[in-house]
Amino acid sequence: MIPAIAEPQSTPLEAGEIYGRFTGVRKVFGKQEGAMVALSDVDYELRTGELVALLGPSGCGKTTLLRMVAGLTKPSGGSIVIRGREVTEPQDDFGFVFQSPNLLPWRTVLSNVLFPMEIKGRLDAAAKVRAIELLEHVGLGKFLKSRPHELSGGMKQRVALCRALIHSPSLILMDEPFGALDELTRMEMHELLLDIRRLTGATVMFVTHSISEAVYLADEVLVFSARPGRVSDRIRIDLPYPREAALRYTAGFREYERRAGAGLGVLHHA
Ligand SMILES: Nc1ncnc2c1ncn2[C@@H]1O[C@H](COP(=O)(O)OP(=O)(O)OP(=O)(O)O)[C@@H](O)[C@H]1O
Repeated sequence: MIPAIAEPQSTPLEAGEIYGRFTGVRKVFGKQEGAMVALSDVDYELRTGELVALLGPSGCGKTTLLRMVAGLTKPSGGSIVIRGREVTEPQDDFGFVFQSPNLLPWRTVLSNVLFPMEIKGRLDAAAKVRAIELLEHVGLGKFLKSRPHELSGGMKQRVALCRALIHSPSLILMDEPFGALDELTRMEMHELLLDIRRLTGATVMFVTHSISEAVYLADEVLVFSARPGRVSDRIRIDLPYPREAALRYTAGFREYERRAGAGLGVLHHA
């Protein structure tokens, strides 16, 4: 049986095609003398099915960029085109995962995952089947009726991931989703995310402060400079998938980490 997790997206996309195009994207908060440039001159082509990591110091505009992709806030200049259409209003075809799982404490695990379908008026038998299969896939099949307070941090974040995937979005936006987890749980979540990406073919934009997390997960790492955020380096990670934990200790991996670290300015030049 094909697991529901791999349910096709509403309009199939060809891997490698342009999924999103960012042209001169700029974001300014405030007006006149109080204006603050959060993000400037972002030009990028996001390819279908790729995982791009946005790596940069605090306050460089990474979250703001995700919010603009989702249509939750508008660029002050430039444009973001997703699947051929300029983003001018809130989008539907994405799942968002935040650092905090933000589960509703009075609801069970299953009904937390189904919550977006309830909001969309699409809570039917197929949605329930999909939610259960997603939860089984992430190892929570025995916790469908549990409440969030009965789960560990990693388990809660698995629920949040299932909730983001419940409507089969073609794009997953992740804002430091594993930032609050311990190292071992975080590594498990990396495997889970890569597995889900492989099964769904979803495109992923992943915000992180962690150099090694960015290199391990991504097809491409965009390194941002401090505010105003600009893309200071773009690093193609030519390491094959599936990636395995041992990869983290190879010379090739370390060299990518070194380059990303240099882009962030954390290495002192001799
Ligand atoms: N709604 C807003 N109004 C005013 N300023 C904002 C708003 N949202 C974000 N900012 C400012 O824009 C800048 C970029 O914020 P953003 O949250 O995008 O950065 P970030 O790179 O995601 O940071 P972090 O890694 O700490 O989460 C910050 O200086 C922030 O204070």
